[in-house]
Amino acid sequence: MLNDIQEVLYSEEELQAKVAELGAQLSVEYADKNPLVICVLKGAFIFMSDLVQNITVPLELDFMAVSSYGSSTKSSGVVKILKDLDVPVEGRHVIIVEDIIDSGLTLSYLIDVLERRNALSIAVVALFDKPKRRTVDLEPDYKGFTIPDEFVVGYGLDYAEKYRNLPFVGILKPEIYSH
Ligand SMILES: O=P(O)(O)OC[C@H]1O[C@H](OP(=O)(O)OP(=O)(O)O)[C@H](O)[C@@H]1O
Ligand code: HPA
Ligand SMILES: [Mg+2]
Repeated sequence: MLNDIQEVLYSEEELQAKVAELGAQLSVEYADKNPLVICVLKGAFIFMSDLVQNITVPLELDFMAVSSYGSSTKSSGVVKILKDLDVPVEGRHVIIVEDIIDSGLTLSYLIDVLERRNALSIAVVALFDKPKRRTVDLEPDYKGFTIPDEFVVGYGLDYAEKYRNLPFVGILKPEIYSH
């Protein structure tokens, strides 16, 4: 598995430091708002887990599973809801937790769904932002790192369901997906 990594972009320590920073920021801005923190499965599961442990104010959480990549490094353009939320978002302050914003299609779809369900406010926290690949106009409200136009894996992020369990984030060798 390690042989498939071209370069480590962020170490475990760097990721933890950034997640702590984001958690501290959200703790200030969401004090007394009892936000509903939504994890976008599967990619965001590790980030979500670390992030909520760094938020010191009351919150509730829920999970939604969506997929558009399959076993490709390019978005299919079709976002499928594989698992919906368990609770209504109407009247709630919602925080969407994403591992990465690439084309932006997943998030623009999700934001649209949650707006139509009458969320009171919607904010996006994304650990990684790959602005070069954006096809829709979208910026996260809270962001970890801006990354180059490379396919990255680890810390929840996969290629064809592999590499999610790496504790760091690295660039996948192009030869892994280019044949
Ligand atoms: O901005 P976009 O181009 O839409 O890409 C970002 C989305 O793609 C990945 O999910 P994926 O569809 O691979 O599902 P997964 O989280 O289960 O890996 C990632 O976790 C984001 O949710
Ligand atoms: O760079 C990426 N890595 C893993 N999953 C992704 N989904 C969109 N972009 C990426
Ligand atoms: Mg994926």
